[in-house]
Amino acid sequence: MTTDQSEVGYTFDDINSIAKDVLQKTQHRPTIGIICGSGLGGLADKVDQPDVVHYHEIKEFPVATVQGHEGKLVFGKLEGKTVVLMRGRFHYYEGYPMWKVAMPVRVMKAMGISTLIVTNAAGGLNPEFNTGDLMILRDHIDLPGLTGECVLIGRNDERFGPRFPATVGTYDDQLIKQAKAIAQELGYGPVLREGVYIMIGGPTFETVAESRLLRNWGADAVGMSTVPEAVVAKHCGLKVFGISLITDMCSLSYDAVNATTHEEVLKIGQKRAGDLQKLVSCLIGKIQD
Ligand SMILES: O=P(O)(O)O[C@@H]1C[C@H](O)[C@@H](CO)O1
Ligand code: HPA
Repeated sequence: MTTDQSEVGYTFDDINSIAKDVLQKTQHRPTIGIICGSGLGGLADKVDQPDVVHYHEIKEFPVATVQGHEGKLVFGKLEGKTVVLMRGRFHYYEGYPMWKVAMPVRVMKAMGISTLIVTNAAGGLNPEFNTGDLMILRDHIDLPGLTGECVLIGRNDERFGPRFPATVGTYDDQLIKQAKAIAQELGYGPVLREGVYIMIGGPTFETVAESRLLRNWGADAVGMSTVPEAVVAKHCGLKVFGISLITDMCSLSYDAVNATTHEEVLKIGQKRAGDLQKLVSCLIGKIQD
């Protein structure tokens, strides 16, 4: 582990050693990784033959501090595929540096995954959206990255990926197409959306003026996660699929102010998580290893 700012992060050897240690605690060898958003960890309960590894059992793993994020890895079978779920993710606003927020993605890659599915709770900015909608991520805006907090800042080890990675095509076209078809089959057409997710640092929710700004920048939904994980995943060659549960609508007008709370986010999560889980499970069933 290094402390010099020019070399921040875990080395390639650190990551491989963490992955090796974790794999000793499970019989499973996952090919698909899933990061569960706030209140969306229930998918882990659907896993067959589960092996649970708590984050505190893993050396160098951060601690999940946010309500709705339990802090454990769940290995097992879903729809016949071997998966690892992160039931609890790390957020920048918890005080972790970006590279630490996304470090589990590199660990999952070192454990053998080739596809990463990321879910999150997000606020709707597109006025055509409704609370409870499911939005497939077509693209993202890395607001922290644009302002100098890109997750890949620091010395680059080419064994992880290139120094200047392309981010076009981060979200896999084929997975998007498959997810849309599944959503139609499941009858989710009326609540299914596709759009652009923007990450803010948090933990404050947006002001009305900020929501207007983010909307004008082309974002359909706003959240406080996902982007560093997706950037690191693309950097190391993983296929990525992202989906947001719209848990609240951001206020674009001072006449109709909705003061979002985390409790509200979790409540909508509880109500709608089942549909999101069903969609993600069916998608997992279609992924070619
Ligand atoms: O982990 P996610 O992105 O689902 O969590 C969202 C963003 C904040 O962490 C929290 C706000 O309620 O939910
Ligand atoms: O409105 C929101 N803003 C940012 N993050 C969020 N996560 C859930 N809802 C929101």
